[in-house]
Order: sequence, then C-alpha cells, then structure tokens
Amino acid sequence: MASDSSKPVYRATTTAPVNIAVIKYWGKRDVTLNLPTNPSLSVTLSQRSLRTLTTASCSAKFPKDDTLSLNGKPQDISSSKRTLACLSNLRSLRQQLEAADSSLPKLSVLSLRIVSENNFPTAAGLASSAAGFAALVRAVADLYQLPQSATELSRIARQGSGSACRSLMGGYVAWRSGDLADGSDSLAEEVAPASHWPEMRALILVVSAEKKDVPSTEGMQTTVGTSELFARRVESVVPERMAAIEAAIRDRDFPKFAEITMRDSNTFHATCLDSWPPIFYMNDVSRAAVRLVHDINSAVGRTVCAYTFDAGPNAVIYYEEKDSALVAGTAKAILGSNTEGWGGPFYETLANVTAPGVELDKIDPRVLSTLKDGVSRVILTGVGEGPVKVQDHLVSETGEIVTN
Ligand SMILES: Nc1ncnc2c1ncn2[C@@H]1O[C@H](COP(=O)(O)OP(=O)(O)OP(=O)(O)O)[C@@H](O)[C@H]1O
Ligand SMILES: C[C@@](O)(CCOP(=O)(O)OP(=O)(O)O)CC(=O)O
Repeated sequence: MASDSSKPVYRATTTAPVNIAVIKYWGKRDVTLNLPTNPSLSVTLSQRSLRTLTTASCSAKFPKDDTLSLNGKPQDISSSKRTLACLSNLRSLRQQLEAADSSLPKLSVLSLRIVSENNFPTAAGLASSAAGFAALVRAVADLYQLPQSATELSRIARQGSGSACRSLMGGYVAWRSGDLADGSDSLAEEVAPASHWPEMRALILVVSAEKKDVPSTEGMQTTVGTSELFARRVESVVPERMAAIEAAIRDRDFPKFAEITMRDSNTFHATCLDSWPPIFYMNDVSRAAVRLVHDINSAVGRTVCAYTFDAGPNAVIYYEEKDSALVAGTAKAILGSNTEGWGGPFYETLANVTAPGVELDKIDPRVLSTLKDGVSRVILTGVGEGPVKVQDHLVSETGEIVTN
C-alpha cells in the first residue's frame, strides 16, 4: 500500500461575494430542485468588505467521507441534502471529464475536504448562504478544473441556496426563473458588470446579528401556501419590475432603480405579513431606517437613497458615491462615529465629512433615537466583482486544515 506521502493533495481556493437582491426571490415552485416562483435581481457586493474564503481539496489520504469545516467547526454534511446535491452534481461533471480523457487524475473518486471562512456573521440575514454556497461550488469546480461557465455553475449553486446562484458573478445579476420542470433553464446571468455602474454604494445597518426566527426556506413556503397577495406578486408585479429595473440599470438611472428597489422590498415584506401565521422580519429599527431614507430623499428634493430588507431586520441602503455625504454622512451623524464599522475601503469619501449631509432637524426625532439605540454596527460597501481564485489555501500542502 502506498504511504501517505505518496498520495498528493489537490487544492483550489476561491473567494465569493455576498449579493443583496433588489427584486426579491421569495417562493419555490420546486423545493427539491430549488426552483423559484419568480425571477430576481441583485447587486453583488464588494469582497473588500464581506466575503467567504473556501478551499476545496481532495486526496486519497483523507478519510472516506467528504467533510466541510465552516469557521473552524465541522459541519454535518451527510444531513445537508443541499450540500450533497451540489457535490454530487460537481462530481458527475468531473467524471465526464475523466471518462473523456484517461490521462486525467481520478479526482472524482477521492474524498473532499472543504474548509471555509466567512468574515461576517453566519445565518444573520447577511446572505452568508449565498456567498457560502457560491464559494463551495466555485472552489470544487476549480479543483476539478471544470470548463463550465459561471452561468452553467449557477444551476448547481442554486441547489445549495437559491440566492447563491447570483453570487457566482459580479455586478448586476439576474436569476431567470426558467420554465422547465428539470430546472435546466433556471440560471443566473450578468445583466451588467460592476464597471458599468461602479458608483453604486451600499450602507448596511446591522440591526441584529442574531440567528433569525423563521429561516428563509420555511418562511417562503408559508407565504406560497397561504398569502393571497403572493399570486399577484408573481404574476404581474415582479415581471414588470424586472423589465423596469434592468432598464434603470442599463441607463444608470438611480431614482428609478431606487424606487423599484424600495417598492419591491415593501411588497416582499407585505406578502410575509399576509402569510398565515404572519411572518415579521422587519422590526421597529428597520422601520426607522425606512423613514430615514424617505426623510433624506424629501429633504434633498431628489431620490438619493433606497432601502431594502432581506429575511431579517438589517437595512441595506443603496446610494451613489457622489451622494455619500448626504446619505452615509447623515447616518454617521445620527449613529455617532463610535458605532462600529465606520472605516474600511469605502470610507475615503466620508472620512472628512464632519457635518450631516442633511440637517438632523429634517428627520423625525423618534427615528434618530430608535436608530441610535438599535443599530449595532454598520458596513460600508459597494458593487463588486464575482469570485476570485486565490492562493491563501485553508488546507496545507499535506492536507491539514490551516488555522489562522
Ligand atoms: N461558507 C459557507 N460554506 C458553506 N455553507 C455555508 C457557508 N456559510 C453559510 N453556509 C450555509 O448557510 C446557512 C445559513 O443560511 P441562512 O439562509 O440561514 O442565513 P443567511 O444566508 O445569513 O441569511 P439570508 O440568506 O436570509 O440572507 C448556514 O447554516 C450554512 O449551512
Ligand atoms: C429574502 C431573500 O434574501 C431570500 C433568500 O433566500 P435563500 O436563497 O436564503 O433561500 P433558499 O433557496 O431556501 O436557501 C431574497 C433574495 O436574496 O432574493
């Protein structure tokens, strides 16, 4: 029997971004294949702020079962149908390559050791599952040297977590819901690269970093099964908004982009409230953030910012870089520079801003105190690129997990 040292360790490492939808995915027409009831569209956020780093490795020296370690903790992947579905799809693509070229090493028969780190809280409504599954699929696809495009791989990432299919690309990304029962046409595609509209910024107000009450999968099934508003959202509201927001992105028309974004977040949360029993993801602090955005826009006299909320209370506020002082500068004046997170790569335009962009007497006083008490941390970021192949492997050349 060959000694362990003669059994090579194959490795590939990637980073992957978070994305925040402006037209929300909410509802599945097929739970097993993770097929959505409606298309969605998101902005990929810069990995200079939020990112997952994942190494996929395989070797004949690893124990028989595939393993996944997330933030230093082993995960039970044997009970995660979604992770198993991603891995089995990727393996069969590798098998096809090996069957066509006998000179290729038989990686498809080796156990996988996958190690991942999120640089932000997991399962706290910061889209960790999107970045996490995108990184997992991208890293294993790189390890297996698969020729498939990001759009083709999105079909696999979608089965890990729907929103993950949109994190395989940078910029402005649409997930086409598709019509086919086997899901082969349910894919993500880039609507515009980040370079088309690089001035897009996002200020995330972290309201709660706790694990959320109703997980997305469960929440969306309750909505599909019980909300009367939901059918209208799927039939007419979303298709019209998809066309309109794609045009707004093409024309870099921020006011249009912003209004559609806010309305779609509101419609999504309305269908949650219309579910039975009702589901609440937004709280008083979230509602104060909504009010803040409307107050800023009306004080400035044009639409300079837009809010959106996922399945949790955190607010994501989109704006253009030229309006940083008006939007982020006002938020900073309200929250105080002691709130964690004012800094980092997107901070330059704000660093010298001392006065609020909008006078605070133009903002409802209850909003000021609710935000000051309820926002624990901010994240300043902006539109960014898709996954990047890197060499900071989380598995050593000899196969051990690297602890940072
Ligand atoms: N780096 C990762 N690698 C693999 N799986 C991950 C990774 N990060 C998160 N996940 C998976 O995603 C799950 C969290 O998904 P969940 O949808 O509950 O939260 P979220 O993505 O933060 O919130 P939301 O999708 O509503 O914005 C984790 O329990 C884990 O299974
Ligand atoms: C509100 C959302 O963030 C819901 C995301 O849901 P997930 O992609 O987390 O759901 P699963 O497919 O069940 O894993 C909207 C969106 O990102 O489009």
